[in-house]
Amino acid sequence: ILGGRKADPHVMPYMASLQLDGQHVCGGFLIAEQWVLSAAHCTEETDGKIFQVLLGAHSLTKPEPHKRLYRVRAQIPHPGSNIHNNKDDLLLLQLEEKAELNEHVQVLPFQREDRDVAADTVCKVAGWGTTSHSGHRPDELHSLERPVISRDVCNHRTRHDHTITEKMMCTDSRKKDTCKGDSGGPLVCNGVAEGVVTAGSRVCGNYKKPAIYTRIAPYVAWIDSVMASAAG
Ligand SMILES: CC(C)CC(=O)Nc1cccc(-c2cccc(CN)c2)c1
Repeated sequence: ILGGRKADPHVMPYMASLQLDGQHVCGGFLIAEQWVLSAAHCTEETDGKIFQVLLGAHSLTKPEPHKRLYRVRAQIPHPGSNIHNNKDDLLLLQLEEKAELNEHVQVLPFQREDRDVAADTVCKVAGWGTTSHSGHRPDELHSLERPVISRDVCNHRTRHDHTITEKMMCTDSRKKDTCKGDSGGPLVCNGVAEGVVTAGSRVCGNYKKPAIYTRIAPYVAWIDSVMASAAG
């Protein structure tokens, strides 16, 4: 997160850190007791290794009550996701067991109605992604509030030039933006997850490249069917 602030501890108890060999790779969030939603492109540099999911954390390294690392039983990328574009950039992770819910570990509801969030709506995004252009990786969760920008503005030829589909949304990226390692985290508007951070043009803090999110509502059927099929 560029230009954000250290989050107040445990005000986002749904946040997950997707880790490989104890290293934070991407964000994610708890959508059910045994399921985390993240971004498919987070598996790009993992050559088939399975993530572990850290829940209940504020600091990535310090011991904290309710902080717990979960093994993953299944990692299911959306069938339409690919490395060439940002389409269908979603990843479902089934935990080995149901997460123990408490004040520091909670499920975040996601939007089920497929209707665009109005432009200028201020939403919140959080993550352990880089906090500087030099690539500083924070130990503590950072958060940021950003206004939604319309798809028409985001699709302008000087911005993302008509690559933003109706299954994506954008927020302003001038100075304050998502960055490497924030992918997979939720964009929360009025207490509901509306989007999932995607890397897009993989630049950060440049107003000409607004932050892009995969909208969740268009994928409700897929999310529900995967969770139902693997249930039990
Ligand atoms: C395996 C993955 C971690 C590879 C990857 O995602 N790299 C990477 C590099 C630079 C910027 C970003 C990035 C992420 C989220 C939002 C944005 C744009 N605001 C950029 C992402």
